[in-house]
Amino acid sequence: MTNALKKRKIAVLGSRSVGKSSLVKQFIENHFMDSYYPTIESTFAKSVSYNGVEYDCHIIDTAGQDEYSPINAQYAIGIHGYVLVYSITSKNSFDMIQTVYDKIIDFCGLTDIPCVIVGSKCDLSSSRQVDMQEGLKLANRNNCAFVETSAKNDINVAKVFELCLQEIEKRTAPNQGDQAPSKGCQIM
Ligand SMILES: Nc1nc2c(ncn2[C@@H]2O[C@H](COP(=O)(O)OP(=O)(O)OP(=O)(O)O)[C@@H](O)[C@H]2O)c(=O)[nH]1
Repeated sequence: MTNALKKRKIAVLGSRSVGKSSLVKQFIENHFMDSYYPTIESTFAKSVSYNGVEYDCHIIDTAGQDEYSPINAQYAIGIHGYVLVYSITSKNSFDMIQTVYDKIIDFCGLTDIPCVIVGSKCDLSSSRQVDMQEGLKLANRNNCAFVETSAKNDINVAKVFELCLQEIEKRTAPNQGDQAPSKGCQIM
């Protein structure tokens, strides 16, 4: 397998201020900031070892979505996997996950996408609005992986991206090889 085939593009989506950038920054740079700067869009690269294989991961940190945000082709075409983030302190951000998921599915013309649903800010459990069971149920319903994280306390941050690679590899290996499906958005 050539290096080019091990490149994996992962898009991180979700409502505004749920902690997408903080999650990505903690993963890439190992630090956390309390201040908030809205993201327009940034891409980060990191080599990740999963199951004995080195993957060249390109992580796209996107601007916060609301129910009216269209799914940009950039977040659909050529993307291998998705990280959909809500905050456990915001029921609204949780409700947005199904909306964003359905928009991606619609845009890609697929019935299933490699995806991890993330309940962020789990250090703020005293302000919790979404039970872990609700998150798990949503993930199971959509055939996604699920994890709760804290970028602040570095809880389960690396796990998010391992789970995403797992979801991607589950759908590409072994009999399908590393080829893009004839229909849909996974362009290698
Ligand atoms: N307590 C706590 N606060 C967090 C955590 N993650 C992010 N925050 C805070 O939440 C706020 C928003 O975080 P960002 O990472 O900028 O959120 P975002 O989803 O990238 O925001 P947009 O760019 O607007 O989409 C910041 O003040 C962060 O410090 C966390 O795990 N725990």
